[in-house]
Amino acid sequence: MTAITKADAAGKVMVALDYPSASEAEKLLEQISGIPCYIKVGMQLFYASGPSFVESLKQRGFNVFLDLKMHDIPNTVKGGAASIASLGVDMFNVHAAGGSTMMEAAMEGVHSVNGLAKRPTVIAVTQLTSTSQQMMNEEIGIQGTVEDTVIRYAQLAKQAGLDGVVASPSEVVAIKQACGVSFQTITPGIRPKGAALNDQSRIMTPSEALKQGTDFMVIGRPITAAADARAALESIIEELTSYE
Ligand SMILES: O=C(O)c1cc(=O)[nH]c(=O)n1[C@@H]1O[C@H](COP(=O)(O)O)[C@@H](O)[C@H]1O
Repeated sequence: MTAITKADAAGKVMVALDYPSASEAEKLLEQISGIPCYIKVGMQLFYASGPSFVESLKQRGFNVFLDLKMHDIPNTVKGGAASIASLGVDMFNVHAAGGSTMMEAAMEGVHSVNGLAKRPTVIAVTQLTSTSQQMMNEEIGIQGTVEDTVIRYAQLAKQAGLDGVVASPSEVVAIKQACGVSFQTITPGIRPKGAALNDQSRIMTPSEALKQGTDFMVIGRPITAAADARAALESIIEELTSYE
């Protein structure tokens, strides 16, 4: 298998800035400065620091994934998507469980915004990577395998005009088979060898995820909770550039 360059590897890593304030997030950004990775802002930071922090990331040239996982009635999601697109982010997500009309409404919201240099990539969360097979069947009450559900959601998202899905690395091959190679996969649940599982359930190492053909991998605590965040990120990039 061909190795990828350091810049390509860094561009595949989406660092999850799960922090309670912009100042905490800024400390991490300072530690990893100069490494051209993608930045993910989730609900903890967004609810605390709002659109201005996201806009400041864009002004500094970062690629930004705004992860607010919208799941509401179509009209509300359409409005939310228009507001998010207006921030100039590169990617955002909705829950596929909201259904095809809701996902189509998200796309309508994006298209309603005039003057965007480039529209954001819109992706759908399938089954959260914290969900296990047993939990999905017995607690949530969805029958069949997690992979079946993920594929069903991915096909629904594709039909609704979305660009890709969030899933675990284990489902990437099946998603690409069902929806085509250009349908993007964004995979959290990434754990370097020996890293704590935390609340994740369906996981893989960075190099294993890359071998599955994932487009982007979302990584939070293995970097943000490390004693040396920069060293942790560099070691992940090293693993990606030297995989066989
Ligand atoms: O949409 C997401 O980004 C997401 C979906 C999912 O199924 N699982 C998941 O972990 N995430 C996010 O990915 C990040 C993973 O963080 P760590 O578990 O700390 O690596 C968190 O910010 C989650 O909110």
